[in-house]
Amino acid sequence: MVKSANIEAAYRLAQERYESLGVDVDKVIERLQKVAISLHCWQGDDVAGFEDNGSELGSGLAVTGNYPGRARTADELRQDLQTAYSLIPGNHRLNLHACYGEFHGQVDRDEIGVAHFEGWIQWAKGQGISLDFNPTFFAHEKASDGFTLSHQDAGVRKFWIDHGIACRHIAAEMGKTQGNPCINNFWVPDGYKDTPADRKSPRERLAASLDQIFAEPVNQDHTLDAVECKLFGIGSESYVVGSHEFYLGYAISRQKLLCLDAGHFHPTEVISDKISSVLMYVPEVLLHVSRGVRWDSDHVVTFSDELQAIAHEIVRGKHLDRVHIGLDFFDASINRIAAWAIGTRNVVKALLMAMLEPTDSLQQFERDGDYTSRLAMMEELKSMPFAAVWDYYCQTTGVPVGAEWLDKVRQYESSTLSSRTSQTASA
Ligand SMILES: C[C@H](O)[C@H](O)[C@@H](O)C(=O)CO
Ligand SMILES: [Mn+2]
Repeated sequence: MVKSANIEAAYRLAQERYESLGVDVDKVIERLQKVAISLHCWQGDDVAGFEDNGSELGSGLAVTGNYPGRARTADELRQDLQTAYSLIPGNHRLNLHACYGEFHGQVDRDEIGVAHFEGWIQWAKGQGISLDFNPTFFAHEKASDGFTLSHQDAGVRKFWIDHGIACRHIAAEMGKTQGNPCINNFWVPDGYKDTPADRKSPRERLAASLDQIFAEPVNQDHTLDAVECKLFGIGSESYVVGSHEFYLGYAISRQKLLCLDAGHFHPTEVISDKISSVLMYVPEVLLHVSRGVRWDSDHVVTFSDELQAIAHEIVRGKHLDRVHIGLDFFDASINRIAAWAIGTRNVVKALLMAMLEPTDSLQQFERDGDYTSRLAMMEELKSMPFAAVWDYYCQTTGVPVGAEWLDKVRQYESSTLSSRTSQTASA
């Protein structure tokens, strides 16, 4: 265990270094504390959800690994989430998928309502956590041929439109209860494995279906609609109906939020460079911070160059009030609570690093055409003692410092997760 006085002493030295560059570290910490990251519920149970419809995950989503201790009920998932939140500095949000309702029997996707999420709403209220939401357009027999909102069959489209409408009502109620907008994100898996003969018609149908879902005006203080693009998925390698260009155009023309998932583009394409461009034309952006590795778009977020670039871009552009930061990864090969802790702590850490930057000075170098100083300072900043500020931030917010969080995960593993031996709990 690191001595608390040493953390404090290291912080004071770091503070002096940053203040010599004109950075007010106490103010940075105050600012960082206000940033809420939306943790995704689906890391806790391998995107299984709590329906009893017998459908496989599918739709291009795949979770690999069989680490013991997956949450099998809403209560278990909530308990795991509370453990994860206790390891992460700051107050964060929860991003729920529609298939995580508490249904108590068969309820089809077009029949879901607020009542099925009452348990989550009450729990969130008790924890002081705000909720975000997502319709679930996968893991269902009516999605098994790869198409939902852009399906050729009007009956199938209608079913999914009704699901989208139901989800908007649920999201609006969540936002009303919590007193801030619940971001409702639409990701639709539709696409073809092989080269389509008609790329146009499914896109026309998807736009028309979304228009029907969004036809009813909703109070934007309660919920905001977001749309998420994707380049390809397993089984939709050649064509995804909701491509980047499709949703960029859709979001601009309908003034919706655009969701940029870090794993949904070509491997050398980065979302950090897209934020300032799209914010010129869409009201707000939702990020799914993730990490693509070869075919997979959903590895646990590490402290990568791109994560740092995303954080710098948000902070340098003063975009924090227009960028909602969500996470999207799922790994069943490691402890699932550790996955949340690693990914979320990294995002907060990257934001701290970005906020500790003397951005005004860098931008002045740039305006002066002094690119030498700009590059020199950017490189020097990488070895400034931001880790001392991070440790102090963890200590003063009452969460474990350094790798101590891992001991807490191990304790929880032996006290709680190890008894989850069967696939289904008797809840
Ligand atoms: C489970 C989520 O809806 C999903 O990850 C989506 O956001 C996505 O990124 C699909 O590839
Ligand atoms: Mn995503």
